Amino acid sequence: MIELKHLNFSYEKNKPILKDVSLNLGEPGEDVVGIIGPNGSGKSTLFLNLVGMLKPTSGKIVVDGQPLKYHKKALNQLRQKIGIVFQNSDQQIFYSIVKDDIAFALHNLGLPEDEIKNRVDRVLEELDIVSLKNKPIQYLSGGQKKRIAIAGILVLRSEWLLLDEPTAGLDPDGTKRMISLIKQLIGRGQKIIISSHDMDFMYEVCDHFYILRDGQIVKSGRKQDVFLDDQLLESSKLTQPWLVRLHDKLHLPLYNTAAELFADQHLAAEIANLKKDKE
Ligand SMILES: Nc1ncnc2c1ncn2[C@@H]1O[C@H](COP(=O)(O)OP(=O)(O)OP(=O)(O)O)[C@@H](O)[C@H]1O
Repeated sequence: MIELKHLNFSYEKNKPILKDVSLNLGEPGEDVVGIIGPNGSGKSTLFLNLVGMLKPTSGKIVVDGQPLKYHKKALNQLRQKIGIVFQNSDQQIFYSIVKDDIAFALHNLGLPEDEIKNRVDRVLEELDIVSLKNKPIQYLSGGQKKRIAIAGILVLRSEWLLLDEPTAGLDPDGTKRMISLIKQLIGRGQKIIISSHDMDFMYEVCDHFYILRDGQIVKSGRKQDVFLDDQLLESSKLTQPWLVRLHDKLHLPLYNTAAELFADQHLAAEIANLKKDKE
């Protein structure tokens, strides 16, 4: 469990960026937590506080009952518990060849060579990027680089995975692949925290949400708690996901995923009847 208690953070004096943020991550049934908020609301700053790269100006972070400590050894231990994938993949790519880059953090931990090789091979398979193993990273696409950055964190097998804007710069197919990757990770028990303002993506993959506006949590809850309040979303410069709009404006059931909507036989039959009546 990760607890944030009255956390405040400023980069510069008298310019608070995070304001009295309190939240609990890792409650039962909340395996994928979404932090949603517009540009500049403080999502990345929150993530950097969570992994100890920034230190709260006041308040504290408690991980599994222990307040976060900031000396080197404690931070190294934290990195094995909470892994972060940055918005910009280039920020965490250190080697020129894919397999070397993915192994980077494992070498730092001093793991035996055969263990490193096994973990790298396994993650390459899991992410469906075996064909990229010996490729130079500079020739990869943005979406492929993102997968390499994720692979370099997944090999650490950390309990928590923080994904900062994982769909930024991805085309629709890349976003679809990211959704299935996240679902695959959830399926094997990975706890994930995602930050984004891509509402359709977040609606599809997360099961608990926090809305961050101007550095403050203005709402939290499950899908139906946060997305039905159109006014709150608008004032937070966010839009309703399209599945919620269908529910809100056309009074269709609130589907969790597009797949659920298209599999609804009852709805399909009703639409077919409407069509028949019209003809
Ligand atoms: N190193 C820094 N020094 C000073 N101010 C910063 C620094 N990094 C971010 N900020 C400011 O902190 C605020 C929050 O930025 P942050 O990147 O956390 O927001 P965000 O919600 O992740 O935005 P985005 O969706 O655009 O990635 C912004 O006003 C930003 O200008």
